[in-house]
Amino acid sequence: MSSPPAKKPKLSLPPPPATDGGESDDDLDTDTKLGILSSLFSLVEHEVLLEVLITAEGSLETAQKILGGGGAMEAAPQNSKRGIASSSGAQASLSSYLPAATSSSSTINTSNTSNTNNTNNNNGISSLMPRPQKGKPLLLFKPEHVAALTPCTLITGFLQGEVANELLLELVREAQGFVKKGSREVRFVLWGKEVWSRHTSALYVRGEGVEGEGGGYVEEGEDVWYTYSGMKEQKKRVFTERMERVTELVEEKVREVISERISPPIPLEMGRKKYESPHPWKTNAAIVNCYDGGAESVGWHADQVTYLGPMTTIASVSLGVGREFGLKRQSAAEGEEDGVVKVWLPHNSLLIMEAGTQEEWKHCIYPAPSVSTHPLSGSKRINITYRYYRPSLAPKYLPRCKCEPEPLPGVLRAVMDKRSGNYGRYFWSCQGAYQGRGESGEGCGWFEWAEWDAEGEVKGWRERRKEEREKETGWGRMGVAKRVESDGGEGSLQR
Ligand SMILES: O=C(O)CCC(=O)C(=O)O
Ligand SMILES: [Fe+2]
Repeated sequence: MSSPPAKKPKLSLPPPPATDGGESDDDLDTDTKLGILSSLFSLVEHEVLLEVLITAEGSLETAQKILGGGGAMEAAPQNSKRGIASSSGAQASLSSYLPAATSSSSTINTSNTSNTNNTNNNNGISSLMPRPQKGKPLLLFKPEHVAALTPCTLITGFLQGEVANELLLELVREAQGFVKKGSREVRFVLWGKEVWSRHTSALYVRGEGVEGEGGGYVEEGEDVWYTYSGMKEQKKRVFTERMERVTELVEEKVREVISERISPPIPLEMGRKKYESPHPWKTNAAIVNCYDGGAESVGWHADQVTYLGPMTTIASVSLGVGREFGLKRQSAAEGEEDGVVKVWLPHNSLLIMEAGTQEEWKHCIYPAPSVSTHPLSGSKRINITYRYYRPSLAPKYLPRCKCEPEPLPGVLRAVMDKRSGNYGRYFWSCQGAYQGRGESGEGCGWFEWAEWDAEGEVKGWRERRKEEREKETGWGRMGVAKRVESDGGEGSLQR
């Protein structure tokens, strides 16, 4: 269901005020200032501009700085003027997928614990840090503010304008087929609580696919349906060629961000060094989300780390209508808006949720009272979250609970209570508890500390894989003399 596009404020614009300190903007009234901002940032909702103006204490100059100088917020057609784009269908070199000059990005994370209003921190942040207001989430637009206050990195103007536009158009077309069993609503149950996701989404796998697909698959006639996060069911979709080319750029950028990070986004004692993969970041699957209008949103949640592993990094590309992405610590009380941060995700931006974000924070896409219309996608926003499903964490290799008659693969979580001596330790529990199953809503109540091998993979997975293969080939059961390899090895889909 899409809400009507926001009316653009009527403009009769005075000349923009001088921003070199020559002329003050004190004598302009708020409507005029909003009109000026609106003409400069035509795709940003009126409410957002107002919020920025308030944060900037009425200063047009500061508001413009917060909004990032215009380029990042603007419609894709403006961006597409930069550089040479490939015409649709024509193969372009990877570099032609990136904007001529990389726009705003801050690839260095500072400690996210300081919420100060410093004007110049060790990151060289010279723009004003937005001030938290009591009871109101802080809205961030600038990559350096996101880097300083959250465990994420924001890169705006990520792709060359025309590439972003083409990908947006392709995925809007793809998303027409996302309707799930006649419903446009997806329900997650997390720890007994319902999270309604009023948007449509689909899981895409890269190339050959992922061992276990993060949730296993079932075949129904010609169709192969995948589940992920243990709850959703989707038909198999494979990265399109265009997605594949963009994915290579995403991987390159994520590796750069990870290597340039100075201080970890989460405390070291939580074991980032211990658990984070020593291999360069890569992705083998993505969830493509489509939000049509401001009413479509996704509630507070953290992405399940069961199949991705501890300290996973997730990269998220946003296209089309800009929306607010919420971030709050897991420990924040329900309904408590203090300490909640909103990040504005404009068209053609890349948000990297770094190691620890899924363990220590929750995220959401806020519903919006209205959205500005995007010239190409109307009221729609497309989001692609790139993940790496670890072959060692395929459901069939996971420790199992004690549920009768069929024990189920466990759910992986971390102890997040800092007062606990086990802070940062991972454990397995029954997925029935995660989904609120059983009389008590706790499943079978099974709990086990997670143990890891020297390579940082879940202990015993190779043995379990061997057993699984033996079962599949009949080697162990039937005492067949010759072992038949059942699949193409790690990372490939077992059929
Ligand atoms: O749409 C977004 O930016 C976030 C989507 C998300 O949280 C998810 O797919 O898990
Ligand atoms: Fe998520």
